[in-house]
Amino acid sequence: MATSSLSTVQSSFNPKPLQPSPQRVSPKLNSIRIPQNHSVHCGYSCFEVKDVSYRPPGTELNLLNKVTFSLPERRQLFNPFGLIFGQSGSGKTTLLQLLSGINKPTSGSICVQRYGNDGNPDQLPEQLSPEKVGIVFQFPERYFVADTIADEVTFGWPRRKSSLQVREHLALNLQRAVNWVGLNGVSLDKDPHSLSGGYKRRLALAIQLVEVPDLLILDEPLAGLDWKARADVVKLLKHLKKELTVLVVSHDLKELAALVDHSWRMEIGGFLREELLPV
Ligand SMILES: Nc1ncnc2c1ncn2[C@@H]1O[C@H](COP(=O)(O)OP(=O)(O)OP(=O)(O)O)[C@@H](O)[C@H]1O
Repeated sequence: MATSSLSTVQSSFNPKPLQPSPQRVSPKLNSIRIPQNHSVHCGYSCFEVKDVSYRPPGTELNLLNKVTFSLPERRQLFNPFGLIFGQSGSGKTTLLQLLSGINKPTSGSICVQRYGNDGNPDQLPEQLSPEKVGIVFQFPERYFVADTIADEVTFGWPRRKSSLQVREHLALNLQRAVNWVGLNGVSLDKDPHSLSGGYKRRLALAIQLVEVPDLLILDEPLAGLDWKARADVVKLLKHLKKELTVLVVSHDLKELAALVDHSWRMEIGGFLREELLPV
């Protein structure tokens, strides 16, 4: 993706709230999803984790033990924000790795279940596809590889053989994500490493928002930031909550408490239970 084509898009783009696009482009597939005719859906969906255990291959150690929880999927008027807290080494990141498809549970299921108006499941649960999950791991800026913001975001996108149409969609999606996280005032030619701590986190989020995920997961989004950047990221998360279902793992309970609708404590040994935040 040439930076010049992105700059062209940037100048003509009007900032607006991000809506999940029915024609999200998958760089992985190098193809465009054609908009479907929208049918009217009643009811709601939930991300459901049921009896998930995880034992790393070749070990006898259960890092997660029958973890079960559910988080309602984004709805028009309300987007749930979940927070998992607990002692270091209890298994929180391990759980996120399963949710994002990096590892597979040893047993149990991670699904999306649709419910009808009567509160009963109206179809079989669907396995949660990793493509529908955006994840920002701890200290994402440590993994920046490119010399410009544009290259950092478009890293891994199709460079050749993709049609102009695909590239235009990617550029629009990029610009939309950049606007959404408030990076639109920053030149896409800028070196990502020269950004402030808070803006680096914004960039890491923008990368995940190019294709609007159904579930956005953040591992310790405030870790390692100074007070100003922390406040900046909290404000951004409040903004994201208006549009997406967000699941966060964090030790920073006080700062995030106002955003949280559901919370769980992870106990050593990988035991999860629903618990109000102790703040
Ligand atoms: N592949 C592995 N093999 C064996 N043990 C592992 C493996 N991966 C992680 N662990 C161990 O599993 C436990 C849970 O790790 P995890 O990173 O999920 O904890 P956490 O709750 O996220 O901790 P923190 O809050 O410090 O980030 C830790 O004791 C860790 O050392």
